[in-house]
Amino acid sequence: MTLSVFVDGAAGTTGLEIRQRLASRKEFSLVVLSDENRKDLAARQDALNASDVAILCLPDDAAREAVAMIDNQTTRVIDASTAHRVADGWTYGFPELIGQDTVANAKRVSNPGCYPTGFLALLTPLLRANLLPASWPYSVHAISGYSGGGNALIDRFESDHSIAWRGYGLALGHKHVPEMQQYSGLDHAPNFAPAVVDAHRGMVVEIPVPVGAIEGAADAKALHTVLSDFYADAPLVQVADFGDAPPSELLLRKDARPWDGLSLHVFGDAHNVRLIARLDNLGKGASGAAVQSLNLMAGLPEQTGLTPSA
Ligand SMILES: NC(=O)C1=CN([C@@H]2O[C@H](COP(=O)(O)OP(=O)(O)OC[C@H]3O[C@@H](n4cnc5c(N)ncnc54)[C@H](OP(=O)(O)O)[C@@H]3O)[C@@H](O)[C@H]2O)C=CC1
Ligand SMILES: CC(=O)N[C@@H](CCC(=O)OP(=O)(O)O)C(=O)O
Repeated sequence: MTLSVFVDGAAGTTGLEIRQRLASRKEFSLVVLSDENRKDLAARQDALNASDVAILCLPDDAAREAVAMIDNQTTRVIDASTAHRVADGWTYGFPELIGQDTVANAKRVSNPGCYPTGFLALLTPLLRANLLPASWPYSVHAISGYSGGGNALIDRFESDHSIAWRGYGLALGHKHVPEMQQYSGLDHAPNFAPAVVDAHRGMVVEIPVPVGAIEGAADAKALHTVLSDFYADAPLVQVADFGDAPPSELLLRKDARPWDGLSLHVFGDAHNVRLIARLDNLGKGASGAAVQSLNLMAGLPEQTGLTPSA
């Protein structure tokens, strides 16, 4: 059976990448509105209610509006925005952490934020295994390609080449902090320091942990072992080897190809640990994750049709 999939916001950065990923998929029939109609409420309402699955690639308010316009019991939703990530009645679309079956059976799925994808992938298994305490005041540093800010930030970086680095979230309270805290189970909100660099796509998320100063915390090798075991059967997550000597550098390349995987790294010893996640903000951080959830909701293997590893 072919599922009809309506992409609301199909002309935006995330929507376009979802369209690319679905264009050759025979299991789905893709529905997008014409440029003329794409913001027309009646046209959107019809398309939303006629689809088996609606993928919302919209600003938060427009995503809430879309959900409110669904007046039938059958349309299922994947929302790429922040609007429903910690909302009651929504399933957090992170199959590796929440469970494949939970996502497969969900009617309302919220796609994880790009930064939380790296943060939660690193920290949640370690907290669940009690190798790190939930009570520690963690901090997280991250950089994103400018496509993470959608069309507005793309236009800004592509018209002003003098910006090499843009730190932001300086008032704290970034919109991703609630989901980071909720799905890791931390006692305190993490101190989140995001920045944008002059690359179109790509993301690095780092959690430095002074394990030697934390009572009950495990050393780097033990953390690595637990992460490797946790993701052993996850087709989209790779845990890099914990070698005798770490590589001299990790690079984010400006010409990186689209990538829907997530690679996790553990460096350090019994005193200090650097937990690092690398991903594509438009891949596992947005459109790739939406397609991963769509696959599961359609009863297909989660990695079907996703772009290959970088
Ligand atoms: N870019 C990324 O890496 C990630 C983005 N997201 C989230 O995905 C969502 C989309 O982001 P992104 O694609 O980057 O943003 P863009 O700004 O690139 O695209 C948003 C699209 O939605 C359209 N739109 C705005 N309001 C309405 C409306 N009322 N009805 C119909 N269409 C509307 C916009 O049209 P117009 O431009 O004409 O206003 C635009 O085409 C956001 O919630 C974002 O936070 C999530 C993870 C990562
Ligand atoms: C570089 C940049 O601006 N990134 C965006 C987050 C992108 C993302 O994940 O957006 P959603 O939370 O809507 O999913 C930001 O920090 O607001």
